Formats: sequence, structure tokens, C-alpha cells
Amino acid sequence: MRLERVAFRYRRRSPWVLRDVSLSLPPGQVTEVTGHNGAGKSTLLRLLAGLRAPRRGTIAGRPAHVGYAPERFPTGQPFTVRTYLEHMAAVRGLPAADDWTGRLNLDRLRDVRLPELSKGSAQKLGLAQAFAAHPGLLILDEPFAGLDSATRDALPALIAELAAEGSTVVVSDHQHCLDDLPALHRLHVANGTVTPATAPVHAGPHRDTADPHEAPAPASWTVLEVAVPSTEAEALANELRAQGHIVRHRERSEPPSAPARPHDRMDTSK
Ligand SMILES: Nc1ncnc2c1ncn2[C@@H]1O[C@H](COP(=O)(O)OP(=O)(O)OP(=O)(O)O)[C@@H](O)[C@H]1O
Repeated sequence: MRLERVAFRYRRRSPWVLRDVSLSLPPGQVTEVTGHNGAGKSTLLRLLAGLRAPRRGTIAGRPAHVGYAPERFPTGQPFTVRTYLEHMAAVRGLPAADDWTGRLNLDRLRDVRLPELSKGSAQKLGLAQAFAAHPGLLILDEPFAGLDSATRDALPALIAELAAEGSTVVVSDHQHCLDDLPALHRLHVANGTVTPATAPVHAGPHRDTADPHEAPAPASWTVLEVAVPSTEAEALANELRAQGHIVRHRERSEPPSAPARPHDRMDTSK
């Protein structure tokens, strides 16, 4: 898929959101899109998905099947999760695919009506319908926002799986949850332009607001292991992520024994 000198603004006299954007998105590539609030990430994703047409320039080679999960999934529709996914499959001429509800931890909500879904569950349904589209192009707009830890941790592997099957995947993700994916391609949106971001965009405790062109990555990283009761894990993980830290989630049935002496602390620099 190729964008050639694409420019876009929402209204004829409003400011240009994107100007002169040229880029290629090959099959099987996962691309992370970053940029400040209001930079134009969602706009770029809507153009890629075909929901908006460029005012200038061309977009060529868009795959026939596009899966798109918006930043905020609309829940005003009069369906249950199950009937919504069945309708979407029918509209697309595909068999109803149940497996994505299971893989996105939505199974127990299959008979819940959309307006009754929590924000995170609605987000998962948006992802399920996008994955179920058998997409040659998968567009996910801030998919990690509002997800529970288990789904957040599972999502990169699901994205990588689709890419391995040949899908072109584009994800806006200001939390950098995809940084562990090998061969992740990065684009940065700023001032109406879209440029490759070559280095990993880690900028320490304030990653959410960091600009890769302004904030150098720290020289070294320390991995701390913190054990908390499961009931407190999600709140703490969200708090740490909000501060810009990278958080991984691992369940244990037994509490780890507390270190007996100060030098027993686990403090591993990498
Ligand atoms: N439907 C719309 N009509 C008019 N202007 C819009 C519309 N959607 C977005 N904009 C404007 O386009 C610009 C880019 O918005 P966009 O949502 O693409 O940015 P973003 O990088 O995704 O921001 P965020 O990180 O806050 O989601 C902003 O100035 C925004 O106000």
C-alpha cells in the first residue's frame, strides 16, 4: 500500500492536518504511529482505512479487507456482543468467528448488550470485530487504552500473528506497548508531516508526552520485580504506566518470599 503526496484537512478553510505525506506500507509489516495529542494520528489512520479521502494526493494498493478499531468504539447499537459480531460477519460475507471473543477475554460478555459494556470491554469488542474481518489491512487506533492487563499483554502477540499471516498492520500507540515486537516499523506524526522514527521511543518517566526528536533514550534500564496481591495489580500497573514505565504482568499462585537481607534485592540492569 502506498501514499503519494497525501494532504488532508477536515474542511475547505480549516488548517491542513497532514501535508505532503508519502509512505509505503508493505504486507506483513507492523507500524507503530506516534505523535502528540492532536498531531493527526487518528486522521492518518482514517485515511489509511479509507474512512476519509485525501484532499490531495493518492492512496493506492489498499487491501480489499480492512479491519479498523477506532479509538472509541461506538456502543449505541441495539445488539448484544454475539449478535453484533454475527451481523458484522454477515455484512462482510464471512462466517461468524467466535475465536476472537475468546482470545480477547470477551466470552463471558457474549450476551451483554453493547450500551451496557464497560469502556474496556467495548474496546475489546472493537478489536474483536477488526480482527474478525480477515483483514489484509488492520488499523488499530490506540488499542491498548483502557484494556485490562491480561488483554494488554496478549495483544502484541495477536497483532504479530496477523502480520505473520501477511496483514499490513498500523497501530497508533502512545504507550509504546509494541516495542518488544521484532522489526517494528515506527512513524512519527508532527506538524502535518509523517516521518520514520528510527530509534525506539523510550523517554523515561514521561514517555506519554515525549517526542522522539526531543527526548533521548536513557543510557540504561533497571528491571524491578514487584509482587502485589492480584486485586491491586491492575490499579498499580495502570498507575506505573501512566508515569511512563514499562509494566509486564505475570500471575503467581504463591506470594514470593521477601528478601531477607538488602543484598538479596533483585536489581538487574540490562
Ligand atoms: N472530525 C473532525 N472534524 C474536524 N476536525 C477534526 C476532526 N477530527 C480531528 N480533527 C482535528 O484534526 C487534528 C488532528 O486530530 P487527530 O484526532 O487526528 O489527532 P491525534 O494525533 O489522533 O490526537 P490524539 O492523540 O489526541 O487522539 C486536530 O486538530 C483535531 O482537532
